[in-house]
Amino acid sequence: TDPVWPNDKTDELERLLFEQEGFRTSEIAVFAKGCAVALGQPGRIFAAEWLRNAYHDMATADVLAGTGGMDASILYEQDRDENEGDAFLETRAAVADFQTRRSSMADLFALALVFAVGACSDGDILVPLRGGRVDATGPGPSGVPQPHEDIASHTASFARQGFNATEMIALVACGHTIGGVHDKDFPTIVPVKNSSVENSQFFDTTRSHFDNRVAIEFVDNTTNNALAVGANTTTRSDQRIFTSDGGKMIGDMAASNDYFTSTCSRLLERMINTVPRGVVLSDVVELYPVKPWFLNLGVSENRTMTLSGIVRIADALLTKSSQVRLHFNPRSGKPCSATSNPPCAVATATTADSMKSTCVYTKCPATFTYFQFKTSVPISQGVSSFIVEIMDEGGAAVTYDNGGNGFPWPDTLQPQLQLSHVDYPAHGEFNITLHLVVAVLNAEQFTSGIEAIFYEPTEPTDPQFEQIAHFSPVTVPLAMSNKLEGTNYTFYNLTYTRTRLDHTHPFDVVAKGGDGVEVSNTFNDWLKFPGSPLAIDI
Ligand code: HEM
Repeated sequence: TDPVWPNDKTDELERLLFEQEGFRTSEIAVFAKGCAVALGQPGRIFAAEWLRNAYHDMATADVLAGTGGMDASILYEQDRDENEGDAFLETRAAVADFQTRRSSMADLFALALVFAVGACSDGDILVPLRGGRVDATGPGPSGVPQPHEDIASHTASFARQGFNATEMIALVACGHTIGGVHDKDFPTIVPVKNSSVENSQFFDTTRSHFDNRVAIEFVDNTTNNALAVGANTTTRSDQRIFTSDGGKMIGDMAASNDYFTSTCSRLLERMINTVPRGVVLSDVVELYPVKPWFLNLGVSENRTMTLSGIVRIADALLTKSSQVRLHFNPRSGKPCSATSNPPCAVATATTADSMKSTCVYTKCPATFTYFQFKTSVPISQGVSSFIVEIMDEGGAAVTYDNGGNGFPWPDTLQPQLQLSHVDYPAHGEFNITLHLVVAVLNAEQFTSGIEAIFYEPTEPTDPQFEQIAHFSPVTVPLAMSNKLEGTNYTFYNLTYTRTRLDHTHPFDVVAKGGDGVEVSNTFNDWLKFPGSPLAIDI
């Protein structure tokens, strides 16, 4: 069954994971596309850096103690010998703009691993992603394995991370199937060839393919893997690890690419799901075939409300000439039909050539088309939810009702985009000011007031630690401004100034009354507001 929308824990990750390239997407995965070497840096593969980053973040886990794991603490551990190289800050640079309290840095590191393995296997391996990782607030203990250590030390360190001796062999092979060892970072393993470019001695002959060549070439003795056959015997850790069970596991991996990929998929999933005790991961992020976006409800003087927004539809549900219509259920909650009284509101949604997104793998789990809609309904009728109908050229229609109850769109507490705006700073200034207007239905029930909760990155106490934002809530009450004549809506407003342009992440509006009455609405992005560079005018 399809997931039911919305889901605060996974919706943001769902967007980042499946909408990779195209209409208003993050474009993070584009850096990993084709598992290619970086332009002008023939030794650097972003996907390989993202995979190594995830391992180094996880590798200090102590599963018995319940500490460490995927928690982005790697960003506080840059000064350690065990974290030589640029991979970690490079990974951060690729994802940091998308850190919100619904997509932690550690979640984004897991996402980057999923992209890396997906891109390097061209969509063959889609490691299941969960959300909910919690970012560390400082460095953890050290303990990332290093090439000069002996096999006993490596075995003990993987055991601490939760992987037995056989899994250690497999996991190292899964890591060392893309990328290689950089001469500038490990000159004692790979002699420096040319200091002006990023050079690597690659682990196998298919440096940009997540495949079992690393195992095949090791087994048949043709490998050029510097950690297996490098001139420096002390740092031949792959050699010691791959032969530690007499060569059985690496032999099995060499014998079957299917076995290699299924083993890696399973172990890498476990690797990114290794989190400190007490951290609860979400369910696996599943794709919504139909997903609302940018919903905007504006109430107006003439006693109507305008409903506008976007629905993202998986192309698998569409034909070239599909018609998309939305049917809005009234505030009373009664499902609407052609014979409803009042008649149900229907909007035809339209699309444009530019309103498409895809993923960077050829074997893409889904591509999407975005449809926008705009209609109005009497305020007295209101809205509570909607269903989406897709009709093909023959007139056959399929409806999508979000698991039965429609896509919820309660009209009690709604930011008013048409009355709100954002002032961006003039050149050389920093303040960004939000002028927010919220329409509240039957406001008298909310005797304890209405407030907005913003989440601001706390200033780092130590500049070395500014790598990860930690969000703290800032609560701002809204002031009543006026009633909308002839309706039960009242406008509330606030003005809120912040000094940072980054992290324009979700904020909540909450209304509270007696008897536990509480309504809240998460407003997803400042960037939707008129005046902001990305506002959509539907
Ligand atoms: C005993 C365990 C391990 C040791 C000693 C080790 C050591 C190394 C070293 C020295 C490099 C070269 C890094 C550079 O030059 O930037 C490297 C690269 C890499 N390692 Fe490991 N590694 C181990 C396990 C793993 C595991 C378990 C994974 C992932 C599952 C992994 C993933 C990678 C990747 C993807 C690269 C290539 C990075 C690039 O090309 O930028 N490694 N490893």
